[in-house]
Amino acid sequence: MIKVERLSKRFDDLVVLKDISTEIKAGEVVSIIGPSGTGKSTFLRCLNLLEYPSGGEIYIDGVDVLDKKTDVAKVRQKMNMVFQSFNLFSHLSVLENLTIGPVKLKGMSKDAAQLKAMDLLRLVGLAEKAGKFPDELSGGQKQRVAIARCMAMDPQIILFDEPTSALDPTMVSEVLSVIRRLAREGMTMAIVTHEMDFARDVSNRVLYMDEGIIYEEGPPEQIFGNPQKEKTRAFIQRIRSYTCRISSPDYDLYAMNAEIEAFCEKQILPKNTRDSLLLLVEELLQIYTPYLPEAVLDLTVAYSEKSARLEVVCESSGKAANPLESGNLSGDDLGLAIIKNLTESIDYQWLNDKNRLQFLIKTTPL
Ligand SMILES: Nc1ncnc2c1ncn2[C@@H]1O[C@H](COP(=O)(O)OP(=O)(O)OP(=O)(O)O)[C@@H](O)[C@H]1O
Repeated sequence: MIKVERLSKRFDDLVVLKDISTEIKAGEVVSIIGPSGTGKSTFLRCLNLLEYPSGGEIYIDGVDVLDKKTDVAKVRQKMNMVFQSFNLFSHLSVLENLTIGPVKLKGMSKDAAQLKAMDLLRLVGLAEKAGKFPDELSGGQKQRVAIARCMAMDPQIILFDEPTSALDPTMVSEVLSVIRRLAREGMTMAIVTHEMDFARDVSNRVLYMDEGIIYEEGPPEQIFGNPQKEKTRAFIQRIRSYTCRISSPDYDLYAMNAEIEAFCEKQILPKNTRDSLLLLVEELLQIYTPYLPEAVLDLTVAYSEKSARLEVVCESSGKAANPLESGNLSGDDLGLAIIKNLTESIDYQWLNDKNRLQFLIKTTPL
């Protein structure tokens, strides 16, 4: 239904979409997720030419939308968009908001348009609000009217641009329920959303966008349950991390500790967990310091908000050997015992020419 090839978009010097290729088939519900500012809305807006792409191709039902000879207005009628900010006409009643498009743009009679509008208002549970004006409705009701208005144009696909972002949290579910219903009825939809549980339930396919590309795409079970790429995993697990590079034995331990403490504070980690983390880092640094004139250590503290897992990852250059099993440790069995006591698991890997040790910290009270 929609095929996109090598789509790119820049705003002056800012390259927002780099190289997007994907397809949305009839009947599919595709969610587009990813960090803020990675071009999700821009991608959606390029699909219906609210933004004109800088490069690449878009085909709708085989028609090259960017071809100069294509009747863009006709192609656009195949899709309709629901915006974050509803975009209802405030001077028109709810019913008129639904009838104006079909009457003015599709030549439908007023009576037929009204009958259809009432059916659609029933579908979204708002038939009794037909005579009201948008300002008399709640945010959730306005968005449901916007969805009904969108349906009034008989689109073959609906593009949703963060349909619940502007809503009070109590009103999110009424809007998501309407979208779920459309999905069950087989409507083709592309949805930019920050509602992860919703994206997992409603989609056939999820596109994870990061830095202007589709970084990973797949069925929701893969993207949410078993993401194949590190950045996707970090986003899904809401992993926050702090990394510091230590390349000399004269590193500033106090500054580093202060930064780790600030990180813990930001993640609102309990005091025992924070104390365990600081003690673990201290013990690890004792182990790594003898290597430091030659090796470089990248120490990362990563916290998953979703699973409440706190990890320390040490990646060091040098020859392949587990730093916990090397000669420098002999005589420091106590240090190793403390490390084992603070952690639930320790994994060693030789990865990308680095010695990688991963420590999962016990988060239960000690
Ligand atoms: N019309 C525009 N002119 C200039 N820059 C723009 C324009 N529209 C978007 N941008 C920039 O493009 C980048 C991507 O914006 P976009 O809204 O597509 O991201 P997003 O992934 O949808 O983010 P969010 O999840 O926060 O809505 C941002 O840096 C934004 O400031």
